[in-house]
Amino acid sequence: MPPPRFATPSEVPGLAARRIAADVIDGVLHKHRTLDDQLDGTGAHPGLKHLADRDRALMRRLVATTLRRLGTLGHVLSRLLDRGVPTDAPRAQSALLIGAAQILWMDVPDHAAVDLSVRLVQADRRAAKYAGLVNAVLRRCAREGTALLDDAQGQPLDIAPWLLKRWIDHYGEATAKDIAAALGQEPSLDLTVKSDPPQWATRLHGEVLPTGTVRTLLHGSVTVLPGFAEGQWWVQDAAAALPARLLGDVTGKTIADLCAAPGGKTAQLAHGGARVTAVDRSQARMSRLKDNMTRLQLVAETVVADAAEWQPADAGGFDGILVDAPCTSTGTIRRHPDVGWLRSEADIASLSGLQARLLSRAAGLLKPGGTLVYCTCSLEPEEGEQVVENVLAATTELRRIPITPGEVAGLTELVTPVGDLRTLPCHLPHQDPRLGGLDGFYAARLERRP
Ligand SMILES: C[S@@+](CC[C@H](N)C(=O)[O-])C[C@H]1O[C@@H](n2cnc3c(N)ncnc32)[C@H](O)[C@@H]1O
Repeated sequence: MPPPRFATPSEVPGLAARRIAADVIDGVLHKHRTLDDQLDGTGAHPGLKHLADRDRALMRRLVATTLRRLGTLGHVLSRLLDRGVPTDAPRAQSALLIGAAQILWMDVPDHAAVDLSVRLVQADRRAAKYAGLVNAVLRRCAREGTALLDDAQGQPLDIAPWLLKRWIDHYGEATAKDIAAALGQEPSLDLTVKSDPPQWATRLHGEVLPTGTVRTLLHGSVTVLPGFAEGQWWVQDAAAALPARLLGDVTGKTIADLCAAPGGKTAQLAHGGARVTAVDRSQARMSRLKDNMTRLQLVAETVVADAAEWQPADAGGFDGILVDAPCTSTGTIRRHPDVGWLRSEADIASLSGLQARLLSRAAGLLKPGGTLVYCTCSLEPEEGEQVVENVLAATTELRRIPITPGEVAGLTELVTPVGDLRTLPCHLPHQDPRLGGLDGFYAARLERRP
């Protein structure tokens, strides 16, 4: 039997993590594959299962740091390469990127970063001829990189230009720059806890945010942290925890959670005492929702269906509905740094059509007097404010119930003049920037007229 290709016992320590990181970066940059697709589920990189937890965490940081700083890395490397990044060997490009990312931002000795990148190109048929170049460029990066970074200081190079332009147009130049700066930060680990946030903050070396989320800087596998196996908390960005709460006290109410998987909001609603029906189109993602609910010892009915067509058995209507619509996810770039490089303007138009259909369908499933919360994790108004305005303009059956700052821990900056929720990555600043920020979310609360 041939030896496995990944992490052979005699391999140089840390090389397998770099090789997989380079494969994943090639996947994003050249095959248009998302990180979620390459790191989880059936499409996951086959080498991942051979990596020890520590190496898996290192691989994730390599990938995330490289993609989060891709524009700056391009700027630095362009200054160090007379003829640009080689275009005939993707592995030369990814080896240069992860080598420079380690030198500039990670706690890896420069000589190790250079050596491992050189080994990566030597092992690749097409890239091997660039071993000398990679060696020379990364050594120069170690010597001159800090000065080159100073050069790029203050320029929002790490946001795809089409997105930055949109944010400047919509939020203004200053806020767009603040968003870009916040997205450059490695995100904290945010947890929604079932009870006693201060106790969990202490145990997990974190703090309790004004909204009740426990925020910590712990890294690595969450499965080994206290409380995970006991189902005492789940991972959920502090902004993502807000929309479900806008349904108010859900005790004993029937709530449909449309587009529910992997179930962060389903868990909140079930924990709040609702009788939840969770609907999602993806069988694989619904399996994750079920696993999560089992771990959390919470109960929800699950339905795999297209929520834009779904017809529940009971036609009486729901007391409440949450629509967490699929979107471009541009508000989550801190956590999904591939998004800005993979998405395009065309995605916004096609998703906003689906979002409108989902919202209209949801409105028809609501009891008179029932409450509907529509949300997306996009910063693009076409996927948030405009979807809701269009639906409100098209029907007299729905009306907006404005959200008050008191419902979001008194954070007035999160509430728009018409009473919708709009969180930005630069919100909730902290003196330690690693503990600040929120995912960008939009939510509106509507009522079906009694
Ligand atoms: C933003 S994610 C939902 C996150 C989830 N609400 C949570 O809090 O964990 C969007 C989900 O919508 C699902 N989806 C996309 N189109 C759908 C459709 N037409 N009907 C039902 N679910 C859909 C996707 O499979 C994905 O799981």
